[in-house]
Amino acid sequence: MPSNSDSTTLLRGAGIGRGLAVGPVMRMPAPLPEPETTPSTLTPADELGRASAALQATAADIRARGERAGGTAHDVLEAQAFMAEDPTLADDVEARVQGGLTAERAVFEAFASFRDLLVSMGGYMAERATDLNDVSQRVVANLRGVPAPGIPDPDFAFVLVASDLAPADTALLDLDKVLALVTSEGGPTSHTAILARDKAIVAVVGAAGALDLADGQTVIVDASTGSVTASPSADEVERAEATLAERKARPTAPTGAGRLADGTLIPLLANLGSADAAADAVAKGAEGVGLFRTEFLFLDSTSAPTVEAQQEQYTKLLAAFPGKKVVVRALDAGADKPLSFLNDSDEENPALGLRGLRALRANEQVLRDQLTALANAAAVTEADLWVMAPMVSTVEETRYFTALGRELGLNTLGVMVEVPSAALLADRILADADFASIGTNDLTQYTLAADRLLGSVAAFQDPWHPAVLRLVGEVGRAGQALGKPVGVCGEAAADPLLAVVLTGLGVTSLSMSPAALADVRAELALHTLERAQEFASLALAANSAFEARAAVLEATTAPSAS
Ligand SMILES: C=C(OP(=O)(O)O)C(=O)O
Ligand SMILES: [Mg+2]
Repeated sequence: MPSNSDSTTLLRGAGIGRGLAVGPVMRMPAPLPEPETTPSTLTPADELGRASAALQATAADIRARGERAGGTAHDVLEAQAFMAEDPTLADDVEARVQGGLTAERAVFEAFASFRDLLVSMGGYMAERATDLNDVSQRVVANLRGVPAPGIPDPDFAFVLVASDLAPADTALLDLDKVLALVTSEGGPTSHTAILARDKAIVAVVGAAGALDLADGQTVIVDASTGSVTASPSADEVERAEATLAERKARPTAPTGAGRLADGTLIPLLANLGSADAAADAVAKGAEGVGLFRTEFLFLDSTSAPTVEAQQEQYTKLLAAFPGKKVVVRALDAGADKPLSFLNDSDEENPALGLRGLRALRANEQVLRDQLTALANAAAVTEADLWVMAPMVSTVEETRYFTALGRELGLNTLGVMVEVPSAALLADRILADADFASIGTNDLTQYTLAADRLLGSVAAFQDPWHPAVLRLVGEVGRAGQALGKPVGVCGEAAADPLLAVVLTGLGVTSLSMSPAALADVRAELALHTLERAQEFASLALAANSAFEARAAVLEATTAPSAS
């Protein structure tokens, strides 16, 4: 357990990206205490006035932060501002104030009951509960006239340590001051992780024991290994600082086609959730799109989107990539991304339920409309459109999807490999599908039986695990035997060293958050395909994700065995 003493300790979590940082810890201040239940001494009308003013001021403050931050953060904060303005919540606050509570207590209780409701809904909605807690604290701080709990602001650069960060805080981190971020909660697909990746912040999330770190204690945060070394030795600090200096001195990451050192082309593509993000992806060197998550367009829709509405969005996307490959995924509804028009039944285990292609098949008109909209958009644009189905687990599902796509005028049809059964039968699936794209986020979740949204099992959510890599190898081998492309579009592709291993397993393209493209491109250029295959063998021979990563890291500094 870390302490203020000089003994070195090591914490492990999920690293986001590949960054490295050394610096003193500063912890997020403790949350505000719960407001008293003592009855108000003011009139209900006065308390209500205070509550309304505080809710409005908080919404305005969050919105202003979002505008300053821009990008993904802007959307996240806009959603938080709406929470503070929610009329149902305001009604609940009013009812509680009328019952004699103070504005502080009424706000606290109303938000808590809203949060419990979201948690009971599970999945994506439950993930928003943290955001609600943050808004509640900000409103109560406003009522008390104290600063909103937030990022410490010392006059030196520091490593920020927190249980988790609210999006409002992550979005506005001062990147000159915050050297790195370490959280004890949250997995690699939490909001904090998504925003950290977007802003290229050095981060390790879900590091148990992080809250025992002390203010001022020196730590080395290494996202590439998911490790936080507390009270490191002078030698360790020196080594980390030398690595940092060497990275800084490196010429800026090369652009152009992604390729290995021997010239083998590995197209580097972008994961996108909206056409608005296309320009940024192109600027960061995306050679096309490897995963367009269409469900992100319709998370708030209560009815299925029309062909026309979809066509407009898809046309906008395809028009941004003339002559380039754009892989669009059919709606992946369910579990962490529920869509009310596709997932209407309560399921005990939604990740194992009617999600992805299964949900589409149960609502075939929705799938037909989507494929029609895509074919129409392709007809009026110059992009090379590929369309794939999510959560395919059988050969029969593959045949169903490709046949329907061809019937509706699409040319290139593939499947996501996210379920072990699909990886194990990749030779038969690829006999029918034109391509496969491996979703390592879900493939890891299903292989290790660990909910990808649950902080307590985040350590299992590691795509370096040899069991996951063996499945990737199955798909790579099948693709090579049949001459069919095999991509990876899960977070694994954004880990530069793992990206090299994936190519050694037969993966032919990589798709990732645009922020990760430069690092992956630079790492690929350092290794030949033969070396990548050696790394893959080492990783496959390991007993754990940790050993696999360590074996490959060590091999990168050793001469080739061949
Ligand atoms: C890319 C994937 O899909 P998503 O993260 O959207 O489930 C995956 O599962 O790896
Ligand atoms: Mg998935």
